[in-house]
Parts: sequence; C-alpha cells; structure tokens
Amino acid sequence: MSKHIWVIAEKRKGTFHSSTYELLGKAREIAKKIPDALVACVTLTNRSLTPEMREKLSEQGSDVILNIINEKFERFDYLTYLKALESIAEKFNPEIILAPATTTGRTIMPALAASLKTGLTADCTGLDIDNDGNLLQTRPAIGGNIMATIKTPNHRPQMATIRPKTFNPLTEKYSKTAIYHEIIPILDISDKTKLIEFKEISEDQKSIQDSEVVFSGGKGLRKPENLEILKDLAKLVGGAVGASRPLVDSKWIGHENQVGLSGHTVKPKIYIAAGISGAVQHVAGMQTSDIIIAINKDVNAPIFDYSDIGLVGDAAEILEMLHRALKNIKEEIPDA
Ligand SMILES: Cc1cc2nc3c(=O)[nH]c(=O)nc-3n(C[C@H](O)[C@H](O)[C@H](O)COP(=O)(O)OP(=O)(O)OC[C@H]3O[C@@H](n4cnc5c(N)ncnc54)[C@H](O)[C@@H]3O)c2cc1C
Repeated sequence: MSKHIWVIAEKRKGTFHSSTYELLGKAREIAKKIPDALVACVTLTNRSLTPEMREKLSEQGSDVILNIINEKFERFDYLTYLKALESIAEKFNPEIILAPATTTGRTIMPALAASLKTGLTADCTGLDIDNDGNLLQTRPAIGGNIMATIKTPNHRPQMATIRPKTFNPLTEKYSKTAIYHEIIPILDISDKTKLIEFKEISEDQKSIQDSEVVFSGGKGLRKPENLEILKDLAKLVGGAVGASRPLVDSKWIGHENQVGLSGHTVKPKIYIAAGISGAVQHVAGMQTSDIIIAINKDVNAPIFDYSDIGLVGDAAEILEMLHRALKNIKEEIPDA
C-alpha cells in the first residue's frame, strides 16, 4: 500500500498561500526516499476546488488531492478542522503530515498530533529521510545555538510544522495530473464556539513574509520615531517593515513584524538591516534573503558577515538619504 505524505494546504481567499507550494516541493524531494510514497495535498474548503486550483496543486507536486468539504470551511474553524483531519487521518493512515507553521498550522497541528497519539516537531527548518525511512525533523533549539534533529521511530504519522519561506517550490512543473477526491465527513461536533468577528489584515499592512523588500530596524535606530522612515521607505517601494526582537519587546512595533527565531522567517529579494547587530537568533530568520544590505555604525558588527552590501554609519541618517534618493527617482520615473 502506498505511503501518504500529506501536505495540509493553507487557503487564502480564492487561492493557496505560497507555503503550501513550498511544502509540496519539499514533499516531492522526500518522497524519492520512501518506496511507494504518494504526495497528497489536503485541502479544507466549503466547496469543490476550481479546475485552476486543482491544476496548480498538481503542477506543484501533488499526486493526490484530498479535498475535505464542510460549510464551515469558508474560514478556519478550529474544532471542525480538527475533527475532519482526525477522521480522514484515521482512514488513510498517512506516514507523514506536514503543515506550514502559520497561525492555522500552529493551532491545529498540536491538537491533531495529540488526538492521533503521535509526536510533533514544530517550526522545522530542515526535513530529510534516514536509512530506516524515518522523517528527520531539524529545528533550532536552545535559543538557536544548536540545531536539533528529531525523529519519531515508534509512532505514526510523523508530524511537523515548517516555517514559511524555508523551502522552495518546484522549479519545474510536476508532470503527473493529481487524482482529485472530495470527502464530506460526517462530523459529530457539539459546537461550543462561535465566530464573533473576522478581521482581515489591510493591504498596507503587507506581511513581511510575502514582501519582496523588507526594511528592518534594530536598536541602532535609537528612537521609535526613526521607524517612521522605514515605514515611508516600505510604502515607497511596496515593501514591508521588519524589526529585531528588542523593538517588539519595547512595543515600538507588533510581533507580526519580528524577524528571527521567535519571530518570522523571511526570504525577500532585498533585506535591509538597519541598526541590527546580527545576533544568531535574528540571522536565523533572514539569512536566506537574496540580497542583504546592512547599515551599522560598528564596522565589526556580525551582521556584516551575512551581508552582500555593508554601509558603515548612522542608520537613521543613511535611511533618510535613501528615502530622499528613492523619492526623487519615483518623482522622475513614476513607474520605477
Ligand atoms: C530564545 C531567544 C529567541 C530570540 N529571538 C529573536 C528573534 O526572533 N529576533 C531577534 O531579532 N532577536 C531575537 N532574540 C534576541 C537576540 O539575541 C538579540 O538580542 C537581538 O536580535 C538584538 O537586537 P538588535 O540587533 O536590534 O540590538 P543590539 O544587539 O543591541 O544591536 C544594535 C546594533 O545597532 C548598532 N547601532 C547602534 N547605534 C547605531 C546607529 N546610530 N546607527 C547604526 N547602527 C547603530 C550597534 O552597533 C549594534 O550592532 C532572541 C533571543 C533569545 C535568547
């Protein structure tokens, strides 16, 4: 019988979040090391998937799509999600269940692991298969000072959440067309919860994980007012604002903007670290960015070891100069 590697899809409006495609790409890679493995994408929706959605999941590496339908799945609904996943996991006995370490994944996976009586490794940054077919789940531990590799040899399924932007989606379309199943589970749920309000993040609060340019500030910005320059810069180029943990701890900015081990992992095309020293816990969340530009007044700051471009000087002054220059370019060439 085939061994299922499940990827629990993260739905966003009429499409799927990029983390779904990243996990499908990784699932394809590990499937090569498990005989008879099938990559199954598990979607939870309130209606059938459109042909376009199915095609996309197929091209991104799914052999099978298991679409669980329930009227409550227009949005995330904790108890119904849990009961539905539990019931189909018991039916299909997957070997591995992967989900992105988003708010949804972080909420549902621990509860699912507990109800399936297995383990869960949260926030993984690496996955592999050992010679015995066990999933090797790697994640930073002890404050990011060591990488721990965890396996679950005695229980199935093996479950992990993975930080978005850790893996890459397939670079070439997967050649098979996924088999599409619709499942309408009969769920016995005594509803103890009700949705009071659903608040969507506004467009100008662009997520740091979805932006191609992230302007991040650290303690070297010296005062909260200097964060405004970062916000203006981000607005100018359609980017997002990130921060080191001390700025979040001081309530200059929200946790959704924190980059690093206890914040978010980002992988933009350009990451600007202004007044950030480059502590391992911060670097863990941004080191895979394509181009890293560091601004620091200390020429020996560790952040320069990770940067492609380094500017030595006062962060606020340099950011002001950058803002003026970009504004001028925008005025001269509006489409730039
Ligand atoms: C378990 C654990 C989890 C953690 N998780 C995170 C995390 O997710 N994200 C995170 O960021 N940190 C995290 N940390 C904290 C981390 O260890 C560092 O303390 C933190 O990243 C330092 O932030 P910083 O670089 O802004 O400040 P500092 O380390 O104080 O560095 C400030 C930098 O600004 C420079 N500077 C000063 N003045 C100026 C100026 N005028 N112009 C330019 N540069 C200037 C200095 O030279 C210095 O390099 C975690 C720590 C632990 C123990």
